[in-house]
Amino acid sequence: MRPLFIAGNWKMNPATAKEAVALAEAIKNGVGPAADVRVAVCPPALFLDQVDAALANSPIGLGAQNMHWKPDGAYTGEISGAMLNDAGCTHVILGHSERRHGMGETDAQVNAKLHTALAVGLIPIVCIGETQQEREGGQTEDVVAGQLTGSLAGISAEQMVGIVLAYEPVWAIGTGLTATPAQAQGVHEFIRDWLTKLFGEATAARIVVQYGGSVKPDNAAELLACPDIDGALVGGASLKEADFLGIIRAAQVVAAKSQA
Ligand SMILES: O=C(CO)COP(=O)(O)O
Repeated sequence: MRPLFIAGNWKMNPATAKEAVALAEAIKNGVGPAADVRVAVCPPALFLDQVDAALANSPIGLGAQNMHWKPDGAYTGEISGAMLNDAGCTHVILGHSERRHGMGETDAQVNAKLHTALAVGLIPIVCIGETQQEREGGQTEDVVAGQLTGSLAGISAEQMVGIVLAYEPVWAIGTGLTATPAQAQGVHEFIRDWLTKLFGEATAARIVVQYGGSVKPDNAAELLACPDIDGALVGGASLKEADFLGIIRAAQVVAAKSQA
């Protein structure tokens, strides 16, 4: 049984450390001491240290939104895995579409970052997903398979179990357009089949694959109830404590039902 995993990607928000700490504290208080689903928040790098302190003694993981693949050196403006470890990170988002499409990040770079993240003990959340044009052109499966092949090159079955994938159709990010549960489940099933072919059924059955793209409290339950959707990577709604906690509650209900 795969545990549901809800992560909040705060992107370039909020503007101040004070607001970031207040949001983290509100989420920590709302989640309580023992979350029955996995939860993580991914604030901007500058606030990681303070959010880590705010999350002390809570089960909530702390994720960065990006990292460099080199351990150190002359890479102006970049942040290393060791720095993320030192700031208290447990997770790191890699290959988000806003980096792939906005910053020209390639599968090869995502792959290099993935190997480095694993080497320093961070849990990577590797994002994949097609654009609207690619979906309309009937290329969704080819695009997703290409991103999986490139981003996961050289990864063993044993390593794969410790990697989280996030399927985020680019056309559903920040647009208010959500993939229907059937559309999302269709691609998640394709991803599970791809993982099965590459890593075997037992390994594929253990890999957590989140969905991302306009997940809100009112659509979370039906998305999370799909058999191959194992959580959510939440953008906009993770900045409002009530919405993020609402999504976590929806996950708790789905998890309780599946255990009954
Ligand atoms: O990009 C996302 C999470 O990484 C999704 O963002 P929204 O939830 O704002 O659509």
